[in-house]
Amino acid sequence: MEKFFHLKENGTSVSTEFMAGLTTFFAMSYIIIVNPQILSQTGMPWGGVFLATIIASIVGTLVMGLFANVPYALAPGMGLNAFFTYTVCFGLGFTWQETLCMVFLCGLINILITVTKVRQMIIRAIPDALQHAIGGGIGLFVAYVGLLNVDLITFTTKDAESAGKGLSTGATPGLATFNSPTLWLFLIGLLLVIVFTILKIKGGMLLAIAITTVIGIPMGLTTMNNSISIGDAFGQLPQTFGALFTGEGFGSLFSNPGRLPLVLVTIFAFSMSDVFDTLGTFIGTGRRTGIFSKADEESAENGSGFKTKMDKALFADSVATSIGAICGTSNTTTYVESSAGIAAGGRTGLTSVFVSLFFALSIFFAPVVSAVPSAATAGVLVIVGCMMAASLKEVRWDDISEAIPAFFASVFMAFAYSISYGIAAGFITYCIVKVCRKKASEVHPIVWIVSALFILDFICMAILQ
Ligand SMILES: Nc1nc2[nH]cnc2c(=O)[nH]1
Repeated sequence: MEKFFHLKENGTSVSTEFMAGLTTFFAMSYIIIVNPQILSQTGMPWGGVFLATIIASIVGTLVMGLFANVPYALAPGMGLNAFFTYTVCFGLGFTWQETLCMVFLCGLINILITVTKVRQMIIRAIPDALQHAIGGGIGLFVAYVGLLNVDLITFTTKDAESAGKGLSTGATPGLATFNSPTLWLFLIGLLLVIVFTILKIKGGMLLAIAITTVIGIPMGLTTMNNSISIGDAFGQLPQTFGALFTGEGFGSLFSNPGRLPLVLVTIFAFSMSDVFDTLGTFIGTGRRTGIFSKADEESAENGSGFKTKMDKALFADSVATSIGAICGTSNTTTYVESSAGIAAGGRTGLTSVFVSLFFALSIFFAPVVSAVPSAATAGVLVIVGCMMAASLKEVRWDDISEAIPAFFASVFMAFAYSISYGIAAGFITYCIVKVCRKKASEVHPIVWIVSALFILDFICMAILQ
């Protein structure tokens, strides 16, 4: 064990790595409840997604620990599972099987760009401020999903008459009135998550979900009506496992040539979000703790192949997405919550191996986990989103030429309820700002190309609809 993980060299021990693994697992274990809740809204079987989430997390985290020897854990990401459900399936009208195909292709693209120079080119092309804004914007998006899941933000439809008087059509957003049990339960859960997070209680997120779920029993919100057994979950796995290779998956996705541009743009949006989320997580959490050295970061930008821990970690992350898609889940990514285990002393891949072990044990809790109401998990979304928003601090908001593209790539991402359109708006406004400042030559050709592709996409959609 010592030889494989270099524990002494990294100033750690088996017991420290065990505690770090437990800490990270408890910090992120809510995903085995929340991910099936979000993805099953598309019609995916709850039990199938539950097991796919666990399998993808086990495999991805094991690859990270054993191949890269760094203490990071992976699971399906909260930003991209929301993008999968609300934008791609509900908004763009793709089926979940087709969307899984796009996630799988995104994983393959990420592997390709990780082993070739393209990844380095993309990293160099996108200015730092935009990279941080995209990472932070995904956090705002996740928090917003949490608020909408319990209808804390309501949309009151205007009547046609007031619309005719110059007011915009559509609906007015506003705060809900606190007269529903779902909102009360959400507020209790939110309060618990805030208190436990601030007091740094180990496993606080999971504990808050558990307590809120129990409180939901007398309120009639936690019922076993929809809960499923371990046997049922395994019975549903064949419906999601490999679904992307069926006629409803690849067969259907490429059957309509007219939809090809939309498919390509969507895969592109998945890839962009995934790539920058991961880089932001590694750079944001690894630099301060010394897990990745300066040489690692430079190698990620300039080198090729798998010379450093960062290269290997990026490879592990990209492999996990395709494996997860085959199992039946949205993009598997490196979790910001790994920073909880790193703070508890985790320094090597042994921490990740322990996290995988705990994920494997969680399979036996399927019946309880499936009874958890969404009001008990929405508070976690809000606070995880808040944690992910930390990278916004890297943006120089007092420099308006940096603030405008960063605003569109982050805050607008949540307003538009779309990660990809946030990225698009960030890129396009960045080009505009640079042209106005007569610094167009500073814009990398990749940024011009991506911006042009997004504009083309908007024009296509406007003509099609
Ligand atoms: N980096 C990262 N961490 C997460 N934690 C929960 N969801 C996510 C995500 O999408 N990305």
